[in-house]
Amino acid sequence: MRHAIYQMDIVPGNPEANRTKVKTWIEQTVSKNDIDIIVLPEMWTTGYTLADLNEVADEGEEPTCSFLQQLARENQVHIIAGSIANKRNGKIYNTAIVVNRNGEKVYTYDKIHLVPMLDEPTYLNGGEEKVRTFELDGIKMGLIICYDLRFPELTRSLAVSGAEVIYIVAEWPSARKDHWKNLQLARAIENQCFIISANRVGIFNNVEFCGLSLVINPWGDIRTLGSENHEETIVDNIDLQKVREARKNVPIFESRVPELY
Ligand SMILES: O=C(O)CCC(=O)C(=O)O
Repeated sequence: MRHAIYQMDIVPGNPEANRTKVKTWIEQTVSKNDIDIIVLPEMWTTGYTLADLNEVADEGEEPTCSFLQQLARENQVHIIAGSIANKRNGKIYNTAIVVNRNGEKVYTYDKIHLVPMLDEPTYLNGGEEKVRTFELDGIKMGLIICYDLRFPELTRSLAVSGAEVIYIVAEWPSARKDHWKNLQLARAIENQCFIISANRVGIFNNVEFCGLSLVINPWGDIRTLGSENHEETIVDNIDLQKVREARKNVPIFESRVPELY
């Protein structure tokens, strides 16, 4: 499964400019690299322009979802479309979208854990639905958003439900870049799955975002690591057999005793 991660810098509060950027990048990247799955970062249509979200957020995932569906069909590629600011019934959510190469929306997820350090709870609503997996090409996958990474129960629940790949889409600040890397290593090792992350770069509101997008295998080895602070395309071809090997060598899912903790 050949992935391309867009370690993107985001134009603040300008969805049209960011959609154009993503379209150009996908068209160039897919044709050059024979890609199966594209991965985009968190809130890539607007960035963290929280006070303006009422004006620039999508409504019921539109127009971004239709844009992604067409792009997926035209380029014959699955898109883990990061997340977008998304209005529903007068509330704004941080919503992740996944579309398959036929242009079908296969998954949406509202970020459950909102970040107090970025004032997210003042402007956004947290997701209320129980997390679940989705499938692309018959492989079970999970997706979490940024701060969700700090809650191991969430990732574990996806792995117990069969996820072999877990995506993390993020706007993670440089100030806590060691946490970003180490928490992902822990999530990969403890759940024996691939962790694939897309983090933005650039500076907004005096906050610098660290890039360092990652592909980690189920043994906890870093396969690829994005640069710090630079816009970049990260390409990696993962072998799902590695999940089965890790789970056979150290059978933690058989050893768990969840009723005792
Ligand atoms: O947990 C952190 O340190 C960063 C989280 C974050 O920036 C986010 O969820 O957008």
